[in-house]
Amino acid sequence: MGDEDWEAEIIKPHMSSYVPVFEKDRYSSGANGDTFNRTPASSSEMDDGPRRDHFMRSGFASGRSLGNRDAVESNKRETPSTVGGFGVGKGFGNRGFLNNKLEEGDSSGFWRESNDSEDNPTRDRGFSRRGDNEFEQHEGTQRAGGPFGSKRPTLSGAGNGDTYQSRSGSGSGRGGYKGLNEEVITGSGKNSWKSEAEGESGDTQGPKVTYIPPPPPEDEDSIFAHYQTGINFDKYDTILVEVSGHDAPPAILTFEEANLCQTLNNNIAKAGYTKLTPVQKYSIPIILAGRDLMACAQTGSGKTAAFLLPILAHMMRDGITASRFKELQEPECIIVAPTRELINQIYLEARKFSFGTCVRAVVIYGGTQLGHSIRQIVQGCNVLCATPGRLMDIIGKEKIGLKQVKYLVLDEADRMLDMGFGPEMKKLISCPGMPSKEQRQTLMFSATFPEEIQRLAGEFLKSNYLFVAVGQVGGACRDVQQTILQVGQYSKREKLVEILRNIGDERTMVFVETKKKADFIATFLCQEKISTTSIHGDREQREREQALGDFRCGKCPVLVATSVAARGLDIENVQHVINFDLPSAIDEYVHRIGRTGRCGNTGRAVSFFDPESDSHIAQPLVKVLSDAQQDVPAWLEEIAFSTYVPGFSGSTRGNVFASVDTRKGKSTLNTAGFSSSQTPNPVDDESWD
Ligand SMILES: Nc1ncnc2c1ncn2[C@@H]1O[C@H](COP(=O)(O)OP(=O)(O)OP(=O)(O)O)[C@@H](O)[C@H]1O
Repeated sequence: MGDEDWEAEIIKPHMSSYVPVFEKDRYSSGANGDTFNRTPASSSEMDDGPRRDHFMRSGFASGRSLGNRDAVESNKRETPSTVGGFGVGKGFGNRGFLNNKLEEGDSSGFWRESNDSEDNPTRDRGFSRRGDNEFEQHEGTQRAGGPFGSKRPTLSGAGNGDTYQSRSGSGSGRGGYKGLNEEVITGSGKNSWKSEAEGESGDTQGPKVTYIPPPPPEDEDSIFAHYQTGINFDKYDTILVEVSGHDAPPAILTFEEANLCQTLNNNIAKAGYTKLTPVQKYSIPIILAGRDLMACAQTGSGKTAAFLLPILAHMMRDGITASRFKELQEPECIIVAPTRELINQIYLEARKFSFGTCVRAVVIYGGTQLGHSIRQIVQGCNVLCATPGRLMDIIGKEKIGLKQVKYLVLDEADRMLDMGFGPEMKKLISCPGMPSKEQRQTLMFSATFPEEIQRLAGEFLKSNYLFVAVGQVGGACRDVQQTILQVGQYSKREKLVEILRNIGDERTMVFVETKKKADFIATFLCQEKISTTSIHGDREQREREQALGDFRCGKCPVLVATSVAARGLDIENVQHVINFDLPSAIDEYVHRIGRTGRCGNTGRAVSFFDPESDSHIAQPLVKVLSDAQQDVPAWLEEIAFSTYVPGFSGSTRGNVFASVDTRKGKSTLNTAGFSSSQTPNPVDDESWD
């Protein structure tokens, strides 16, 4: 069902409506925040026919666990129509909604067609204004409710990128708040980098984002806290590594060979690193030699340190001066990543490795108060870790100058260059002051690098860049035991509960395809007395961080997530990943299951394959499974065979991996075990605009 269909359907009379419980704080009123409010626009959606019967009609049982701040903030955004109430509950991500009642009926849980997917590049990612510019939305602007009365207002970028729109009613203004992995979402490209940011600063409407993330702990023990490498860590040494490009420096075998300064070596030791991972062995000398790099290595194999350590080493070698308070900061290094949580994690790694040096790392990301980001920056900034949207805003506000940038890092680079973030990245490298690719060092890292993305990357990298492939490009981590179960959509919930009950308290991430479904499944699991929280792009940043915190510390051993949590997150002891829904693209699958089995530890991934909706992924799935030496169910092979397209070159992102550096001219395309050859096309510049 298309987006428009969805909008049309939800305004049918008598439609039942599930409103995520944790949305309450944005819509409640009254001193204790006990009342759930929403706009008239959404109050008529009471019955959407049999497929949505499972949604709650009102029934928000609890509001008690919301903190005062939630209530205060929500009061600012009061809307007129009260349609439900909150009672008392506990257990939903520590936010107190366990007693919500899900109506029984259709046991499926969800409809596949719901297009609030966070992984829909053409709709969700491509052309909407990102939500991380909320700081400019005017406080108190009435929310238009949206189809579920719980949607954020969106900033549409289709026009000038600055228009405030709600999601209610007509279906206009869809797409927006956040895309696949959050931050982005660019405008149509009509605005210049600067005017766009300026426009946001003054012209948009909507509630102001006031969230200031708590500062991370400052004590040394916390800074260097780490988990143990697993039993398979040493097996990394057996993975084949291929380096392509001219004059690659030889790999190093030990940290000592890297010849880093003493402070860095001390920090490496305190972090518990004694041995290099393969991607580190190859990338560190390449970066130290000043070369541009595209590196592809399996999830959880230490890519972050692979770029941070040599960059910091260079900074130290160059005798970087301590960054002081200044209105305009000029960082030497900019690191971008697609999600807020991931960039925060990278920042913590940067802070760890630069401990005791004069290098100051700063993190800025959307969903937090802009003033807070600015305050962090003006205090001094050598290494700026940022999500793309917030970065462009800050540049637009002239708090960051780019002249001194020597290192530009794109983590999850394939994601950063695809149609969601690519235009933003292109704007970044064309910003006034940004050194040309000849003058800066550009580094790209990911576990997956679809061929077309590799070609796009050429625009960012010097022509003599080196390509490091550790194992199979785009391959899944072999330390993850993968199981594919054929489960129809109507049986998924039951199966999920069965599996989670067997798992017990072991930390588990459950991936679903849509934000609404994340809410729904999380609430359902809480009802089943399985302590669960959720993370997705419609949750407030504070809620997202709380959810992640609750999951990390084990308070909620189950985290239901959309693809926003698929990439990069390094959480100790995640033993299971369950794909309640398979993603539409195989690279997303690889990243999702990579949340377990990290750093030599073992993990398990179970995926529900619904032949009705997942056949398109059968081919690449068979390929990923067999490459990782996993059992491939006969039924899956049959589906893959029956859907096999000879010579399919993969017009859909993620259906194809390039197994090698695409500059080799003839690249092997892996389409679910069926290979074909194709000469790379030239980069199509138009596709960026
Ligand atoms: N040489 C090392 N020795 C011990 N632990 C390491 C080493 N390198 C990295 N680690 C740890 O391994 C974990 C995974 O590293 P990291 O998050 O950088 O993986 P990644 O390759 O970026 O994964 P992803 O593809 O999911 O983003 C982290 O906890 C990190 O601290």
